[in-house]
Amino acid sequence: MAQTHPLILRLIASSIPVANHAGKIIRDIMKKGELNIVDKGIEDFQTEADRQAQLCIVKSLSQQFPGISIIGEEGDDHDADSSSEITTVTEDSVLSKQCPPELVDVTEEQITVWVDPLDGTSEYTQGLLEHVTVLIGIAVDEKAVAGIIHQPYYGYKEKGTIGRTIWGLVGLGAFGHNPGQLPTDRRILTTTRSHSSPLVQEAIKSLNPDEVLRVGGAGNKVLLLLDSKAHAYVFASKGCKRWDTCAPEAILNAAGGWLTDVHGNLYSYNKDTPHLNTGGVLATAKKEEHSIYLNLLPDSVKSQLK
Ligand SMILES: Nc1ncnc2c1ncn2[C@@H]1O[C@H](COP(=O)(O)O)[C@@H](OP(=O)(O)O)[C@H]1O
Ligand SMILES: [Mg+2]
Ligand SMILES: [Mg+2]
Ligand SMILES: [Mg+2]
Repeated sequence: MAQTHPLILRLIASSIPVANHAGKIIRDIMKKGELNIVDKGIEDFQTEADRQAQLCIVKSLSQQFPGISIIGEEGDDHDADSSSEITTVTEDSVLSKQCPPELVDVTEEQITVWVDPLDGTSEYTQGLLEHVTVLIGIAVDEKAVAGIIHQPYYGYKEKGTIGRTIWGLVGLGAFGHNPGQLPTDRRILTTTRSHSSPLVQEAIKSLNPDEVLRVGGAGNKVLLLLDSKAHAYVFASKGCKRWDTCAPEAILNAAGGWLTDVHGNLYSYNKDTPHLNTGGVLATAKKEEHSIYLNLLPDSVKSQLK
């Protein structure tokens, strides 16, 4: 891959095959049926697939881009000698895109990659496989600018294709999703399936939805926005982390949507930032509709998410 292409495009071009390969690891481990589940906390599990997918992503990207910072959900203290393969293939179609001018001169030192090797682990362990995604988010300084969401089981119930990969770069656009028309006479929200609480419920109720899609994974919920299946993703909880939102936020932003905390503030994604999204998540398919939801959320909800 010629070094003449801007770094941000080269990093995306490498991250797409890496995410796809992580998806294959996730499918292979499920097929074998040896998940080796570790309990990290309340409703917070890690499987062999989370561990092996993260190793593949971190090893592959750090070998090709030694100067970037990479932060993964599963830490970096396990089984460094594992058999996970390194992928150095590139998705060359990305390199032919026009890099937004403000990102042409970005250096490796400015980049933090946030990795969620398997988003929707609860659903994975319960066999709800289409909820699972692989998330690779790319931040430049504080800002989420690019992302890859790979959905390894997309279409698996039909014969033929399995899996899809969506990517986006702020200032360029989003690719691989299925945008359509959202109904204008109904309000469809999406929220957590496995991490609900009275506050999560209060926030949803305050927005007066016609329908609530309770699905697993931050990536999967943002895919519902990108595919025009839901108007907003609302999660009034401190449970999500930066690796859950970096890739989804960047792709959503590239596609004309918006993701913030429940106060309307953008999260910072530089390498020294705390990992917990303590302000919750409020994301909309259309940026211009974000303030409607922000204004409807009551102070009784907002005041509990600082
Ligand atoms: N209360 C909580 N405790 C731990 N993790 C939480 C959480 N609430 C949300 N999360 C994390 O946020 C992501 C999306 O959650 P949800 O599916 O409930 O919307 C999941 O990522 P992982 O599956 O990658 O761990 C989940 O673990
Ligand atoms: Mg997890
Ligand atoms: Mg996650
Ligand atoms: Mg995860």
